[in-house]
Parts: sequence; C-alpha cells; structure tokens
Amino acid sequence: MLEVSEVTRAVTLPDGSELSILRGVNLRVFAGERVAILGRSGAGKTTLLNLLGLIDRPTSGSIRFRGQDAAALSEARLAKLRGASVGFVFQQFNLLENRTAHANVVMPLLYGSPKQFWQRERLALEALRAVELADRADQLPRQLSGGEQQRVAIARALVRQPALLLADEPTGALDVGTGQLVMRLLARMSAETGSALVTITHDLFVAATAERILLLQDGVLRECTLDEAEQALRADAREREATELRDRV
Ligand SMILES: Nc1ncnc2c1ncn2[C@@H]1O[C@H](COP(=O)(O)OP(=O)(O)OP(=O)(O)O)[C@@H](O)[C@H]1O
Repeated sequence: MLEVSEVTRAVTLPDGSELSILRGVNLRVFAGERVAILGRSGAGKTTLLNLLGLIDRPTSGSIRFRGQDAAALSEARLAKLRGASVGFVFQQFNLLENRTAHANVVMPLLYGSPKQFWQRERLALEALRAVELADRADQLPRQLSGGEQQRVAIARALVRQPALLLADEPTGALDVGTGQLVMRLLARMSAETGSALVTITHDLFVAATAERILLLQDGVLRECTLDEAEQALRADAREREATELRDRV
C-alpha cells in the first residue's frame, strides 16, 4: 500500500548549511496493518509524517502510494490523492472551534466524491456513531472532553475511508487512561475499516499497541522489539544528558 525507498530529507539552515534530517528511510506498510514509529524528540518524526502523508516531498528517494509514484504527480493530483487516501489525527485534535462535532466531521466530505458530498450528513453521523458520539453531534469542541474531541477527530479522519490513517502523538494531550481508550479505539477502527494505521510517538506504551515497531534514529528507520526501542531511547537520553552537562561546565 505504501512503499518508501531510500528517502532522504534535508533542509537549508539560515546560515546556508544543510541539515540532513532523514538519511535513507525504507518502509513498507501493508493494507490494514498497525505500525508504530518511535523516536526521541528531534529525531525527525514529524518530518517523516509529512512525507508519508504526501504533504512534503523527499529530497531524494521514492514514495509509492497505492502503486503510484508520488514524485510523478502534480501538486493538484497529490492533494487529491492525499484527501482521498490519508486521514490525519493530531496531538491537539485540530478541530474547528466554532463548528459542531458533526460539522467538523462533514468537512472532509465537502471535498470528497460526488456520492460522499451528497450523503455527507448521513456519513458524518455514521462516523460519529462509530466512535460512540452520535448523541454529542450538535456540541461544540469546547463542550467536549479532550478524549471526546480526539474521538471526533478520529471520526473526521476516517469519514472518507482512507487507506492510511496517520496519527501524530494522538495521546500526547490526554491522561494515561484516556490515551489508552483512544489507542484501543484507533486499533478497532483500523480493523473495522481496513485502514492501515501508522502512529508516530515517543511513548513506549502507545508503541506497544502496534503490530510492528520501527525506531527512527540517526535519520534511518529500523524494525525492533519494544525492549530494543526502550533501550535505544534510554541510551539516547543518557547521551543527551551527558552532552548538556558537558556544555554547562
Ligand atoms: N524546516 C526546517 N528548518 C530547520 N530545521 C528543521 C526544519 N524542519 C525540521 N528541522 C529540524 O530537524 C529535526 C527534526 O525535526 P522534527 O520536527 O521532524 O522532529 P520530531 O522527531 O518530530 O520532534 P518532536 O518529537 O520534538 O516533535 C529537528 O532538530 C528540527 O529542529
């Protein structure tokens, strides 16, 4: 479904030097799979998410999405593919504040197929029912708890039945218990809809809910067990602490 080969991403800093963020990322995600990408702060997780979600283009390497080479598509075709095939869930929910839960979920359907457009009211209500929030459809985000807002965001992400659901620190703004409920809901929804779920996180508990764990470190991705990921993150943290101490003295 998604095939990433030897992808690099570099940015030019204000002083003219190049910062190499991703140095040769390889990844295959199959339909319906649940994958976690784990990495410490600054490892390049958001940079990678923007590439997987067809928001940015790589500096080099290739991204194939459902058999199509992303590099060969115009901006307009890429945006169309993204709208139809990728759903996003963010740490801060990103709901429109002055729109009801139902109106938020309707939003992506305004840009959908003619059938999705004409059936938008019903489809949005069904999506809210799937996350058990149909009875809160007419409420504004501020009238909902954090966990409920994230469930609305999940309904919005899935309402066009995307092949890929990308979740960026989806539990980051929630307490532990609510975060677990949200992760269980994401796993259930991905199983029910057949969407692949790629969750980007620095939280080992969140990563533990995936079928496959990949660690982003030194600009590359490698598959690992939860124990290996934990050790690598600990070693990273120790190294950073030592550097900070050295810089202070
Ligand atoms: N456009 C840019 N210009 C300069 N530096 C950038 C740019 N984009 C990313 N970076 C740097 O690249 C590194 C990776 O950034 P990124 O946001 O992808 O990390 P992350 O793993 O998502 O971090 P966090 O978990 O803290 O959000 C960081 O050091 C960041 O400062």
